[in-house]
Amino acid sequence: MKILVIGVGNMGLTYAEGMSKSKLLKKKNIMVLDKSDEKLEELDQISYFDAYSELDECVPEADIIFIAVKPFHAEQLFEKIRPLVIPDQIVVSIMAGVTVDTIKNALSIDKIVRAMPNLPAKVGEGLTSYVTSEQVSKIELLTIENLLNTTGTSIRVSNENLIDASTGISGSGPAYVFYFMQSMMEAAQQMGFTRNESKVLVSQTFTGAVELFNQSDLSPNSWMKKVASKGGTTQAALDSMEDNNINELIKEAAFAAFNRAIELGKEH
Ligand SMILES: NC(=O)C1=CN([C@@H]2O[C@H](COP(=O)(O)OP(=O)(O)OC[C@H]3O[C@@H](n4cnc5c(N)ncnc54)[C@H](O)[C@@H]3O)[C@@H](O)[C@H]2O)C=CC1
Ligand SMILES: O=C(O)[C@@H]1CCC=N1
Repeated sequence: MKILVIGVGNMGLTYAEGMSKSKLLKKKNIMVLDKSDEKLEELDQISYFDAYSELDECVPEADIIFIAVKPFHAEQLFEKIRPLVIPDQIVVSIMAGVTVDTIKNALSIDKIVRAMPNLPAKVGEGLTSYVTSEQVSKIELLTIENLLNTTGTSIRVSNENLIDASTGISGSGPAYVFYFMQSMMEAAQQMGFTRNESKVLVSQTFTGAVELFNQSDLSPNSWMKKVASKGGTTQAALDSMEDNNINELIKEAAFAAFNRAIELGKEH
């Protein structure tokens, strides 16, 4: 089995690296292609990929083609690969918003997987949600799932609306966590800690809280109550968040990402 990854930026490279560790693939069975010369030079240093700059040299060789370019580059790329793809190939797109039907129509092939990963895939802690067209067989589905799981875990969802929804939660979500971390680090520094001390304080607080959450069945609300003593410091912070409607604002932000994913689908 041969895999081709087109667009070897943040996510494309992460997938190529993750899949290179998969037992499903023999060495040198991952081809990567990017249009940036700088990127190709970097890729040439990585011995376990074959790097390409010309689509006609690698697209026909692939069994599975991962597309990891930005959504606004999709149309241009589709035009170029349409004459090169064959009906048996499976296309896995991780582009935000770009729908299965758009890909089917643009490439005239039927076996499409639309996936939404997230950046922690870089450290094997990613979450990928995915949906497939009905032409993808059960065995092919299993192969795809195994490949996606090389970067973390995956969930198969029943419709594309849930891919757009997971874009708003898990796809963009790491940025919300970093936003919160940034604010807490800024507060720590304003209170007198150095940047490094702030980093340790905040990072370990996140790691510890997530670990507690993962090791129990308790909801975040229940854990909040365990931290907050009546009339104490945590309650003062939580009251301030409530007064400022932070809960609603976070939900509004997640919906903004969800809606933007839907919009992107209409644009491309
Ligand atoms: N960064 C993230 O956290 C996530 C990104 N995504 C999706 O992944 C896709 C890629 O995002 P990033 O990796 O962040 O972008 P990126 O900008 O890091 O990488 C895109 C790569 O595609 C290459 N490229 C553009 N047009 C090309 C073409 N016609 N042929 C070959 N290569 C081409 C660029 O040179 C670049 O190296 C996007 O569609 C995004 O929606 C999905 C989930 C999370
Ligand atoms: O911001 C974006 O559009 C992409 C999709 C999810 C994360 N990054």
